[in-house]
Amino acid sequence: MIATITRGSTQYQIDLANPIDISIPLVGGKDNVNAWYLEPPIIEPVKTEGFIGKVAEGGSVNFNMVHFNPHSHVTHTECSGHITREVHSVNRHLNNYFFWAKLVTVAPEKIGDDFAISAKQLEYVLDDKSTEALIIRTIPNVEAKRSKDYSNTNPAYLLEEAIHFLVDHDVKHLLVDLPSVDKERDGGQLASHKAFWNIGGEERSDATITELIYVPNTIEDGMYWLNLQVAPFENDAAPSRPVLFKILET
Ligand SMILES: N[C@@H](CC(=O)c1ccccc1NC=O)C(=O)O
Repeated sequence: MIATITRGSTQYQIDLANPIDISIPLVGGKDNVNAWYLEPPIIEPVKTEGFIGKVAEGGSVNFNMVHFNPHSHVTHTECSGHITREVHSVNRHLNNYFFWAKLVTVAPEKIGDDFAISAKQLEYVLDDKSTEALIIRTIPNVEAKRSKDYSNTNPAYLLEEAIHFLVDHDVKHLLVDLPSVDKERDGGQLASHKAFWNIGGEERSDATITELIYVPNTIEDGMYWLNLQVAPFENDAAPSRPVLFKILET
């Protein structure tokens, strides 16, 4: 199922039948990805007087409650509402769903006790071309990222200067396989989040950050067509499923 996308005078082709899902799904229990010191998510059948929402236990339907936090337990996309006094819903602010995206692989640098991505590293991988969406896969890239509990592990993050570099290059949608673009314990500064949304200046309210993605090693760095949508939650963040389509050689 080949689709043609026209950009300026150039035509690109993608195969809609070959989507590359780079989300981490939510599965109830302790093997789920986790961050921010929360208990694992729970998926459990509704039980009321004379009813159980589980067919295997005699119920007429499977009818589960799902207890989770989008920032901790699943690939999620967030808008500036994550850090502003005003309520902003990602479901309203993300209202385009297709973007040109560049996938890059970066090994965060050791900076003191931390690992972080610098502006220089992004300069190196982004070259001169701007891209609406940037997907950062960090090294080491292990399958265990899909079930890791990041709480108290001081995960890698992006330096504020790296975010300034992205904003200068008009990157509107940033996707990372980390739990945050900021340091786990930064005293509430959130410097990279603030820089990305230009808090205090002209807010970049259509910009989004997607965290906790997982890009398998079999997917090559390069340009992709990205479909990014959130589950329709009116909240600062919502579960999302970024899907890539390879640009076919023509
Ligand atoms: N680093 C912040 C905490 C933080 O960033 C955070 C806390 C809970 C849920 C999400 C968070 N950041 C997500 O990007 C702090 O130390 O206060």
